[in-house]
Amino acid sequence: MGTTRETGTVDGRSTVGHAPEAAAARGAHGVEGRPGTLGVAVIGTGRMGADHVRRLHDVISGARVAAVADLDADRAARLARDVGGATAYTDPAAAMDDPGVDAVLIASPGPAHEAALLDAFARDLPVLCEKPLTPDAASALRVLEAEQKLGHRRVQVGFMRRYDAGYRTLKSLLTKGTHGRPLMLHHKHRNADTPPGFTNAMMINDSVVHEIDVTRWLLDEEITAVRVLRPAPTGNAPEGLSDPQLILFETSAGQVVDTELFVNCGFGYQVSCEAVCEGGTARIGDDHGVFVNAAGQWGGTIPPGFVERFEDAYDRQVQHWVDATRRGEVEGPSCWDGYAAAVVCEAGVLAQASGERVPVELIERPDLYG
Ligand SMILES: NC(=O)c1ccc[n+]([C@@H]2O[C@H](COP(=O)([O-])OP(=O)(O)OC[C@H]3O[C@@H](n4cnc5c(N)ncnc54)[C@H](O)[C@@H]3O)[C@@H](O)[C@H]2O)c1
Ligand SMILES: O[C@H]1[C@H](O)[C@@H](O)[C@H](O)[C@@H](O)[C@H]1O
Repeated sequence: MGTTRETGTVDGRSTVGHAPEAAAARGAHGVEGRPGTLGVAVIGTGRMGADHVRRLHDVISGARVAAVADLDADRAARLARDVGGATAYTDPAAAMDDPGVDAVLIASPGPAHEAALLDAFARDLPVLCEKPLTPDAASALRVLEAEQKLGHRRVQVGFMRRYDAGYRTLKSLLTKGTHGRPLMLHHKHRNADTPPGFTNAMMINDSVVHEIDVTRWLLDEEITAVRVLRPAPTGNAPEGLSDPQLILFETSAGQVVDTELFVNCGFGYQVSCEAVCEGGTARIGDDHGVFVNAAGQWGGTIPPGFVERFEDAYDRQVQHWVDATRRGEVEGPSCWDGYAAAVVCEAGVLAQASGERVPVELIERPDLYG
């Protein structure tokens, strides 16, 4: 894997080696039999992509950033220079064809994920794809079908809350049935503010998609219907954004789940979840950081954003992906989880507009995701 490459250059070429045979020739099928570190191409170098590049470079063992790609050539080149040893591209497919690349981390915006996933499938490269898998049900289904055509799983979806210590403890309590059968979940999801261009559809596709995934994972049930209530918006939200919202899910086991989504709360980043069970309740997410008692003061701190709140979860998620990939395996949230979340999101966007209860209909779960 120790290929000599120019550092910090931008290369938008469609280079040779696009075909799966090229990947096979360089041994990239799950990197079985390939010693050394995993060479990763990071696609999209904005907020999340840059954070993953730093993580791969400074925190994760067994991997290195071999290539970065961004439509913004300067941004990609700067980041490649910062980490050293990585080549910058403007074309994601060209980055995947970089001879040092064994695997792909997709951190471009949701609407760009389908194209990047299909490019990675064409090269049979393992992928960690940031949530959402794709922003709508039809494109998620196309990705699901394309992965099935490969005949093996290639994708771990970046539903990182599954790697958060609090959520893992809650999952373990629910799986063991420590407090009896779960009846309801109460989620809170508050962001200080939203980036420019954040839409009502993104309230569901970009934000609530996390609650959709952890609900399915914690309860081990599918979501069967969605309703959305929209209180009078905060004056802090951009014009036209319906913020906050209350989203209600029903599950296949008859549980009811509510999410308070408030993405311009102004004061910081808060994500919590309370499970109400037959014999007790359990809540996580209230105590991030230091708890201080001092003169005239009692209480904890609120993290500014997701990078701080979920830092450990992102680290564990990426390390898990790297470790599994180096063993030639694919684990973690699958394309099926990404597809199911996309279908619920689509129902959520419809429910948001209509104010009606919208049923969720999934295809039958394919054997590959048994
Ligand atoms: N798991 C989490 O908590 C979390 C947090 C934030 C973002 N995300 C996800 O990460 C992804 C990126 O979000 P972000 O906040 O970093 O966005 P961003 O807008 O900050 O960055 C996106 C970057 O991708 C680049 N880009 C756009 N289209 C591209 C394409 N076709 N090919 C290559 N690059 C392209 C843009 O130039 C930009 O630099 C999204 O899927 C988002 O939902 C996840
Ligand atoms: O893209 C971000 C990210 O996924 C965060 O984890 C979530 O809290 C935000 O609401 C969302 O906009």
